[in-house]
Amino acid sequence: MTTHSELSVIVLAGGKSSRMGRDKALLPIKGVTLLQRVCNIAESCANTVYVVTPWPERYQHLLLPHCEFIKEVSLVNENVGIQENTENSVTPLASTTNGPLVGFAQGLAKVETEWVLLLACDLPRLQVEVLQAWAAGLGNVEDEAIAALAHHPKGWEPLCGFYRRCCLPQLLEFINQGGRSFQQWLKQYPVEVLPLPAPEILFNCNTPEDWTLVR
Ligand SMILES: Nc1nc2c(ncn2[C@@H]2O[C@H](COP(=O)(O)OP(=O)(O)OP(=O)(O)O)[C@@H](O)[C@H]2O)c(=O)[nH]1
Ligand SMILES: [Mg+2]
Repeated sequence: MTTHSELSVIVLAGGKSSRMGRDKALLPIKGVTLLQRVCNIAESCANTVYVVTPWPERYQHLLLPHCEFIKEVSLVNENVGIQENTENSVTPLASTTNGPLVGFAQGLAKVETEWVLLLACDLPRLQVEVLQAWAAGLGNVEDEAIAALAHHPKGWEPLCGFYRRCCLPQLLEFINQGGRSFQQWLKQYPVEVLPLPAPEILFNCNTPEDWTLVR
């Protein structure tokens, strides 16, 4: 059974929110911003919660006392890449937002636990009970699997699931070869399928219409 101290959480809050037209992380839902809502749930799952974002100053005023911000650096040239350094972080080899896979890599470099739960910041219907039940089963995941994720007909659900810390070298190699797609990266390795008793937890708040449904 994976306990609080063997799991960390990475929350990604660095997207363009182009469909929403305003920063999704700061959208209020029943008086609480989406980012706070996701971070509160994250804190119920693990002792350490990282928020990976290119603009931590934008969220500094939110009450997230138990979250640690990781300021994301951007890769100017899409084909350049990042490398792991000795200070337990990654350094850009050159300097825009590069998408969730690159943000995740920068967070993963800080993780010290065997497993990390990766969460998008636009998941208003997460359920602590489901995440905790998933976490409790991580001890049974086969050794070869780099991740444990829910699956849908078109592929994996990469932004609400678990990754092994030790997959960082494979992830950096993929990024440095120009890869930016979670689906393409995950295709190369064994991934455990998580049961999805409540598919609604994966509802993303991407558009103003989605926000109307949850606010
Ligand atoms: N840190 C970080 N997070 C990102 C980046 N791109 C996307 N994300 C996060 O990944 C999650 C999923 O993002 P999407 O729903 O695909 O959307 P988005 O890019 O924010 O918005 P659209 O422009 O409407 O696609 C959200 O939590 C985003 O904040 C990035 O470059 N860096
Ligand atoms: Mg989304």
